[in-house]
Amino acid sequence: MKKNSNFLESFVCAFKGIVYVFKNERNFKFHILFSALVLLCSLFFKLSYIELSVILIMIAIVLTLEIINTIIENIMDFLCKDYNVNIKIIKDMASGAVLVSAFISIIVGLLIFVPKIIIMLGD
Ligand SMILES: Nc1ncnc2c1ncn2[C@@H]1O[C@H](COP(=O)(O)OP(=O)(O)OP(=O)(O)O)[C@@H](O)[C@H]1O
Repeated sequence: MKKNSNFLESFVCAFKGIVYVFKNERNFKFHILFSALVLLCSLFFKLSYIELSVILIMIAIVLTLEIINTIIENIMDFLCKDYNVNIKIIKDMASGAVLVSAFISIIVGLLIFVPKIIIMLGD
């Protein structure tokens, strides 16, 4: 078995893993695009360090879960290419984890941005 010989090699392999998810998972592209938009809005509304930190944590959770979801899908496809009820429920649960984090992120985003939008419109 090949092992990474140094930190740089580990970093390059990890980065290739992220690029693989980006190229192969439509939802990951969407999450990246949406995250970039949210970060632009964060700059526009001059969020506090605490608010920005909360946004960054939510982005990290959603992107990480999307990567883990892709890992689980790939392992399942590697184990069995045919239709299988157990694989269906495993893949559905992995997607469900992404959905939960995305849904909570939207609520967090609304809690942070809506009051600022209301103040801006009131000025
Ligand atoms: N081998 C299988 N057996 C049974 N159901 C499957 C199988 N492969 C996929 N499915 C079903 O199809 C759905 C989509 O699976 P797929 O591997 O195509 O992921 P995807 O299209 O990238 O989905 P996601 O949007 O969750 O990332 C799964 O959630 C599951 O319900």
